[in-house]
Parts: sequence; C-alpha cells; structure tokens
Amino acid sequence: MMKNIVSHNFLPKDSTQTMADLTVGCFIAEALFITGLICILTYHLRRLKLYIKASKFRGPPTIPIIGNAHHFIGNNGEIVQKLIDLSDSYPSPYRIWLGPELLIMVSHPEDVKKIVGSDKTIEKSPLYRFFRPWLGNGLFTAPTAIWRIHRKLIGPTFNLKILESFVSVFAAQSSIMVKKMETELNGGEFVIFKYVSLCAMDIICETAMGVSMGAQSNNSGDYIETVEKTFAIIYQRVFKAWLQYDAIFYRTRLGREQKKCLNVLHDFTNNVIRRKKEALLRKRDNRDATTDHKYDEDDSLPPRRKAYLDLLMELTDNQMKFTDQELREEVDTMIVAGHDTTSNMICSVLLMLASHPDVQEKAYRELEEIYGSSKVEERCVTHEDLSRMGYLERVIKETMRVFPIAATVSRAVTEDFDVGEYTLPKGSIVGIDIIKMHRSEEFWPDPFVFDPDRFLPQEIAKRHSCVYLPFSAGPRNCIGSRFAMMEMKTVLATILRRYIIKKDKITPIADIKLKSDVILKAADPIKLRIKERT
Ligand code: HEM
Repeated sequence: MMKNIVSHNFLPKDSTQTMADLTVGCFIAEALFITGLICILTYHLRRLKLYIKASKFRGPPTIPIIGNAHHFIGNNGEIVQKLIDLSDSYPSPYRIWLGPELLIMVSHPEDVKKIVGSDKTIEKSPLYRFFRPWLGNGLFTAPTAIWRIHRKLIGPTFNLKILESFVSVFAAQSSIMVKKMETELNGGEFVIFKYVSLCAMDIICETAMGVSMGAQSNNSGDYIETVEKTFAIIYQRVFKAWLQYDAIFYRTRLGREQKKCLNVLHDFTNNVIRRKKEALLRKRDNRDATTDHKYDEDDSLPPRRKAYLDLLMELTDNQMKFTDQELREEVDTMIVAGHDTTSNMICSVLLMLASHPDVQEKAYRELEEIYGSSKVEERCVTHEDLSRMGYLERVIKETMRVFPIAATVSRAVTEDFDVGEYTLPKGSIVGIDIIKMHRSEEFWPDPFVFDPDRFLPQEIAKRHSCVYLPFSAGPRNCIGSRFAMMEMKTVLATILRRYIIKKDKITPIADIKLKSDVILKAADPIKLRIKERT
C-alpha cells in the first residue's frame, strides 16, 4: 500500500522523498519493536525457571511488569508499615516481586540460621547497588571477593584492646554533650537527636579515624542532615521499581538531589582523610626533628593492634592492599555505619527510659552503685565500669528488639538453596525479616511490653539464637557491634547520671509510628525533656 502511493508520479518530488523517508522510518521502528520483543522474550525465557520456582511461594497478587511495586507507593513510613502488614498476612516464607526482583521474606529462626551461615547467600542483594554511588565497595556493599579480603584486614582494628582504649573518648565526648544540653534544662521538649548525633560523629572520627572533627563544638550538622536525606532517597529507590533504572532515576528530582548530597558526603570524608594525612606528616616531621627517635604509640604498635584509619593508611601507603579510592570508600562506610546507627539507637533508648520511669530509676540505681554521688566531671566512665552496667545493657537490648536499626537485611541467592521444606531459587533475593521476629508473639510473650529482663541469661538460654538479630549474624554481621554497645552504654550512663529524662505524652510502643530511611526509627523526631538530677 505504502509503495503504491509512493509510486504515483503525480506526487511532487519532495513528497515522494518524504514518503520514502516514512517507509524507512516505519521499517526501523518495526525492526526496533521486533528486536525489543525478542530481547524481552529471551529475558523472560531465561528467567522461566525463576518464575516457576517463585510460583511455589505464597505472596500478594501481582501486576504484570511491576509485580507488587504498587504496594510501596508512598513515603518511607508507609513502606515500612506495608512490609509489616505483608509479614502479618503471609506466613514465612512469602514472596514479593519488586519489579523484576524476586524477594523472599523469611522469619523462621531455624531457616534464618541456615541463610546467614551459608556461602550461597553471603553476597549482598542487588538492592544494595543503590548505595554504591556513595559507599562504592566498602565493607557494607562490597562483592564477596573484595569483602573477604577487606574484612580480614579490618577485623583486627575492632579487637577488645583497641575498643577499651576508645572508652575515654566515648566518655569525654559524652561529657561535652551533657554540658551542651544544659541549655534545654527545665525547658520544654526538644529533639534529642541533634545532640546525640553530633556526639556520635565526634566519637567515630576521633576513635576509628583518629581525627578530631569538633562537630559538637562547631555545631556542624550538615553532614548528618545529608546522610539522613541520602538514606531516605536510597530507601525510596529500593521499593519504587521505576526508580531502580539509572536512566529514569537521574532524571528525577530525587536523582538530582542525591547527586548534590553525594558531593557533600564525599567532601566530608575527603576532608577527614586529608586531615589524617597532614597529622601523620606532622608526626613524621616531629620525629625526624628529634635525635632520640621517640616513636609515637601508633607506630610502635604491630598491625593487628592499629586503629582503623591508621591501618588503612599504612596499607594504602605501601600500595599493598588498598587504593586511594578503596580507602575513601571504606572511610565513607565506617563513618556512616559508625555514627547514624548508634545515635538513632541511643535516642530510642532514651525514649524508652522516658516512657518507663521505673526502668529509668532502676538503671540509675545501678549507676549510683558504681559512681555514688560523684559528678560526671569528677569521675567519668571507664571501660572497667561497663561490665557493671548489666541492667543498662539489658535496656539497650530490649530497645533494639522493639526498634531494630535494620528492619530487614537482604542477600542474593547465588545458587539454588534448600532451606528445610522449600528451595530459595538462584537469582532471587532473600530478606531476613528481623522486625517480624523481634515483635512476634511466638517468641516474645506480650511483645509490645518493654521488659529488659527478657535478656537475663536464663531467658536468653530459652530462645533460639537467631530469633534476635539486631546486628545481623554470620560472617556478614555487624563488625562494630562491640564498639556500638560500649559507646551506647557510655553515652547513656553519662546522660542518666546527670539528668532525668521525661516525656510529656507517652505513646505505647505498638502505636509508635515507624519509618525507615534505611535505618528504622520513629516516624516523628523523638522529643524529650530533661530535668537536673539532684
Ligand atoms: C546500634 C548500633 C548498630 C547496629 C544496630 C548495627 C547493625 C548492623 C547490621 C544489622 C548490619 C548488617 C547489615 C546488612 O547485612 O545489611 C551491620 C553491618 C555493619 N556495621 Fe553495624 N550496627 C551498629 C553499629 C555499628 C558501628 C558503631 C559500626 C562501626 C564502628 C558499624 C559498622 C558496620 C559495618 C562496617 C557493617 C558491614 C559489615 C560487613 O558487611 O562486613 N556498625 N550493622
């Protein structure tokens, strides 16, 4: 038909040309359409096995192409609530299709134990790729081959001897924070996070990095705010199937926003590294200037006893194990993993203490036994004290149960994996439903009652070891769990010794709305009041 029209010679010459162009255009469009169709068919044929295996799992009804992505329209609070609702509606294991990604959610402790311990599920899930523009191949996001080497090198920088030497920094920074909070004394409720996060920031920089950033003295919260913003964007990307494609994401407002945020975040870490390098050079110069070669403490330590950034610098310096870029990625990872987690958790513990005055009183009595009536400035927390804070530790653990920092962690299934009665198919993602286990009536009688004594040794012994996973488990667990516990105890003890924490209107745990900016937290900023302890 088209050819007939073109062949009529009464058409003007450029019309003939136009028709010819149209014919070519139609041909190209058809070819593209057919190629596209073939690609889509091949893609789905290759995944046929995955689809067949996925069909064996229960899960919410799906829509072609987007799967269950429509459930996750909304803000980060609504997304978390949707996940919790799905886990309540479908017993473990159940599946969710996030666009092309098959996510299988598991909350049976025995299944979880197999998953966290297996080499078939050691690779982080493809959903973690959205962190890569920020954290590259740092420990949190690294592919297994890189992760194994780096974790082995970095592991010893978290040994007990090094951690014990950090407690004086935890204590000194906590004292600064408590002093700064004086301005809020006897006033109304205030957002506690702004104080705690700056303190946690100074702590991670001064301990692991060995650089004093003075975030508390300069009130410099830019980096912290940007971290929160970036996490919120990444979480949106994970659950909004259409944002998973770079070509779309970077054309949206969120994509442009993320680019700006990353500039701020990378500038900050570059600054930390630059200051560390300058400090090392100064040390070397000073040493060269002295005749008796007094080696400073860091230099005299064997590699297994060096603090985090000292060791990384040495490994980068000698061009041995780390490139400059890898160094930056690890520093980015450790700063963010090391401060945002603990600061949010400390705020949640303070909320629980304010909401349960009897628990707060008991925690204080324990501190009174250690410190008597001495003031924070007269007698600060030491590492020997920490082992005497058993009740405070149980309060922290119980808070991590009801408000786990990671509601779920997910891994890629790299080979078909038999987990009891079902098989996790290769190519899927397995999600460990931490919040479901932590708040389940099956494992915790009255799960929404705040009871620190659930963590008495005899109570722990009654439970499955994988029913409680605030720091995840297995080889890819949290490298900083001991650091975190020591820091949280020190900061909380310092606050409690000086102030009584109060809340005007107490909300029952079950009614506290949650959101996840990757890190799970109360949807509304935690606001508390402080009163001088007399
Ligand atoms: C209350 C405090 C903390 C909690 C609840 C927590 C929780 C977790 C969890 C659940 C994971 C596993 C994440 C996943 O598989 O997706 C993790 C990994 C990690 N955490 Fe923590 N964390 C805390 C504090 C810290 C601190 C203080 C540091 C460092 C000083 C740290 C460094 C890391 C790193 C580097 C990883 C990745 C480890 C790897 O894959 O080898 N965390 N954390």
